[in-house]
Amino acid sequence: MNIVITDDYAAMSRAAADVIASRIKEDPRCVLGLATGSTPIGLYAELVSDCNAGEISFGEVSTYNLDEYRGLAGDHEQSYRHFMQKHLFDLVDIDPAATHVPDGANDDAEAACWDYEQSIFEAGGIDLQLLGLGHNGHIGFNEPSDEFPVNTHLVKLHERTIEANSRLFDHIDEVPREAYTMGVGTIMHAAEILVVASGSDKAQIVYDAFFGPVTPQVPASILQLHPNVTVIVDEEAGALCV
Ligand SMILES: N[C@@H]1[C@@H](O)[C@H](O)[C@@H](COP(=O)(O)O)O[C@@H]1O
Repeated sequence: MNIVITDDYAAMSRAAADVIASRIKEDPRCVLGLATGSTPIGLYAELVSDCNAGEISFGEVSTYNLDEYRGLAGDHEQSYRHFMQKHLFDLVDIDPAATHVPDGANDDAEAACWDYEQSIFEAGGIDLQLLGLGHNGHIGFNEPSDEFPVNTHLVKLHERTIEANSRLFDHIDEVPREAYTMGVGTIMHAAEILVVASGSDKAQIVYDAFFGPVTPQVPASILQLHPNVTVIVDEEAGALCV
């Protein structure tokens, strides 16, 4: 595992964008696993500017997002599909048909999750998976539990996650209680993983995830067992790692 501590959020975003941009340059047809949340917004902006500058093209890239709220259609402002359109897909030269987010509007959880897992498999798997970290160590929406869920599945969100994500909704009651998420197994099958974290409120979980015991109570801790992980954090999030 390679841990990079950068000066600030801007430097973290640039360093993470460099990892993704290099992958696209090496393999223009790569399959990227993408994440939502506040942390990757800066790195998506960097990728948009690289694309506009003609340095990279998403023309042959395909993408799979980690997760989506169950019950929100893609045109809902708080859906992760909408987030991705706004921060990346609508701003680069990607083929809309090559962008994938679990279908939150499909109420049939089994079908929605199976279709998603199957589609990743048919694409040949994920080459580079981007991850943020929840305060409780969740990756995607894999919440702390007694076991590591393997495949894409339906989850009930923990109260702390609902609270953290309520900042993006008008009222906490509007935050969906359930989501579809790639499983920990889906994530671990990616050839390469890139984790980003920023801010002092992430310092403890960065430490627990990468220096603590591997346990499903801290889902991100399993990344210690992956052969190709890069963690890029700013100074505040990396404060306990030095
Ligand atoms: N499902 C997403 C995660 O994929 C994300 O990593 C996490 C952290 O978000 P943030 O970057 O805003 O702290 O939030 C959400 O719960």
